[in-house]
Amino acid sequence: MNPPPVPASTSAPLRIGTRGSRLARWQADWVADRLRAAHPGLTVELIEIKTQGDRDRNSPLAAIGGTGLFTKEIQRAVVDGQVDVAVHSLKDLPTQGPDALILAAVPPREDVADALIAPIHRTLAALPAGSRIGTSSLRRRAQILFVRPDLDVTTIRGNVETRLNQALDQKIDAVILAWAGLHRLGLEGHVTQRLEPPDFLPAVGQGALGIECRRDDPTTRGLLAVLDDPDTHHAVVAERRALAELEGGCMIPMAAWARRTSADLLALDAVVFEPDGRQRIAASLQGPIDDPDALGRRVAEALRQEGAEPLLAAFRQDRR
Ligand SMILES: NCc1[nH]cc(CCC(=O)O)c1CC(=O)O
Repeated sequence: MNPPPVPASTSAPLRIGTRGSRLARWQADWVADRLRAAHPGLTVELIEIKTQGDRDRNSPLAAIGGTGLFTKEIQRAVVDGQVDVAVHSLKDLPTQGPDALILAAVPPREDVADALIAPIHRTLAALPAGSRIGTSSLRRRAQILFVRPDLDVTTIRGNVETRLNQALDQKIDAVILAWAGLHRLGLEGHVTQRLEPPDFLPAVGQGALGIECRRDDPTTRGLLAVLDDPDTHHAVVAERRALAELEGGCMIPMAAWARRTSADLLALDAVVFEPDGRQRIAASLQGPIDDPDALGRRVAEALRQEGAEPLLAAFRQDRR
């Protein structure tokens, strides 16, 4: 006798909106697999959505209008009801989003480190003066120039594989990428030096995923709740609050790293940089784990007291 057919799920499929890059699809697949495992019988579909950042592959990120390039269209699809869920790299998700959406889950964070791929010279210290090192991140640029003002930091764009290949094909001496993305794609074997905190600080949200749905969609919120890791969620709320307090709607070179340091304490280190790396302003504080928003505000305030505002204002003028 044949086994009885698997009963068709009575509920509608859960639709996840994702970018089409290999990293984005990997992340959305990871979320889909975990949702299927946690909710047997649930049908989960991936729906690919093109973003401005995918269409315009040549302009430097800061020049084509800053934040939200990789996320806006996907958020719109959730608001409009074309999909139920958005999966983003949290690093790419602007601190201010549509009111209709909620950050429903933040899964456990990957390693927050950055990674240098310098096939010939291997390390930042070993790169000869004038070596070309590719990144489109203002934060990475500033941190490299802070320790190696003699390097030639050049803008490169494209997905993780494209940028990695620039170094592997020796079109450029080195590139810097997030360890997390390389690891997810199984490409971490190419890394020649890890650049990690406290010496090299990650971007706000680096290594974490942000999973959004509509605020008024309790069914989806309930399904997504199993994916949330409270420690990671608290950490990224603190980092994102500090950024939100200082950015004023444009991209600023800022790094931040929050993590739980004891049963009830969260620590947050944050730094803002001058784009050429000549100056940096840092603040480190701890606060109660259950009020990450307050910790983020205090760290932003501490950065202001240390003189972050004129540095950022000068930077903002530079961009115009
Ligand atoms: N916009 C690029 C982006 N967004 C998220 C990641 C990597 C994964 C992560 O940091 O969570 C990357 C690539 C990179 O910075 O190398």
